[in-house]
Amino acid sequence: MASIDDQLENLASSLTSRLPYCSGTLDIPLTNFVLFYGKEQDAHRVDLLNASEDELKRLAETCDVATFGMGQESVHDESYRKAGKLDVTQFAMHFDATLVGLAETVFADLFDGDETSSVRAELYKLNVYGPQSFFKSHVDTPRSDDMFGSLVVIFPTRYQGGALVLRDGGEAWMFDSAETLSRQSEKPRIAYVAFFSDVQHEVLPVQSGYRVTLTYNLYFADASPVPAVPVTRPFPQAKSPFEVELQLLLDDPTFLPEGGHLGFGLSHLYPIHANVLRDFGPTRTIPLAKLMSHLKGSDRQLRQSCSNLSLKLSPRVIYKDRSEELSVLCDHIVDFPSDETFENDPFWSFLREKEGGKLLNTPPGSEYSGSDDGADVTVYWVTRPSQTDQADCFFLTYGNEPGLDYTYMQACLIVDVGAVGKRATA
Ligand SMILES: O=C(O)CCC(=O)C(=O)O
Ligand SMILES: [Fe+2]
Repeated sequence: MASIDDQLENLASSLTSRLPYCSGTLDIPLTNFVLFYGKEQDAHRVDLLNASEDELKRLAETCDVATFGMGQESVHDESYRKAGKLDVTQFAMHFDATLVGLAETVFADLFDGDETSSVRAELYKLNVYGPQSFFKSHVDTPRSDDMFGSLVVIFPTRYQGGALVLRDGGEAWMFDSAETLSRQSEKPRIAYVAFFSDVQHEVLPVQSGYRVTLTYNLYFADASPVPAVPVTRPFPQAKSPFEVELQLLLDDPTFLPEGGHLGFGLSHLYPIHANVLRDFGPTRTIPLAKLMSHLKGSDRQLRQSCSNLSLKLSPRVIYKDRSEELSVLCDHIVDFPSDETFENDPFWSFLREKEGGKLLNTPPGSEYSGSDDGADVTVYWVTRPSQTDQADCFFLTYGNEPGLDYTYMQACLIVDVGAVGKRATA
């Protein structure tokens, strides 16, 4: 008979990590390569399909230096980012990622053809990476809790280098647009890459020439009944390996015979409005509720499988009391009072008594088989969540712009499994 640890490990390995990005090339009409740009009265026109070195140099010289965000500040530091930028008021193109169907295509690709929501692409900047330009590793700053990703469109100007490297969960991928665009093609094309914004990425130095890009922020929008542009969707998989594995466990009478709770650390980070910390009202459960419709990658796969198997899935935040090595599970983001509160009353007991938190008997990171003494809930961790506590629940990293009102939150998902014979909980 397999032990619970073996069963959980098997389940964890079936939760395949999904690509956090998609890339490719797209034919677009000739008129879509023309860029108009300038500041004040002075305007220029350049065809990015046949642009000369001089034309691109002039474009690069018109650009402002691109800054990046460090916490709340906008920083210009050429050891971190060397590139030029134009704001949307300083250029115009007929090219539109939504009109050519690109926004829908990357959405279908990133979300496996999920039709429960759709995408809104917002043009953000034009960037020019001239010789020796680059952008070191960063995550993109969330601009709202609906934002899930970024789309970069790269025009076929002459350049070498400037590949985009993405890193997630110990893996790395490279999209070399210069190499992709230099391959023979009958029709003029652009290259594109779209990725979840919380994925670390960097632009390697451009060796020669000018790499010209448009960047878009990608947001969840309500699903439209009829797509504006017909797109080919990848065929959705009937059943994921994870769902098959979970179904097998549910059918196994030795697996949690009395029922129980399975815990999953999220594989992505999700934006949250920073103001939520100051809000003492019941709205503090909203960010976690919203999270459920904004899941990405394998987190979304988990939601799909639980829905198919009628298992209740709930988003939770884990707070760790470092001094006592205890963890508490909360159904909302906690707005902590000043430190004095914890002088008499330990942190974990404040969460439990005042915030309705549940004391965990198995802090994530320890063995599954803890004792139940005094704990409110036992969670069997399938994938370990990152540990969160008062100090580092919210964090800011190097972003592509200063942190506005949004930051990334860390959370976990708890699946309720019923006893043998009545496994369904939803
Ligand atoms: O140009 C690219 O490929 C990525 C640019 C980027 O990461 C950004 O503008 O935030
Ligand atoms: Fe970025």
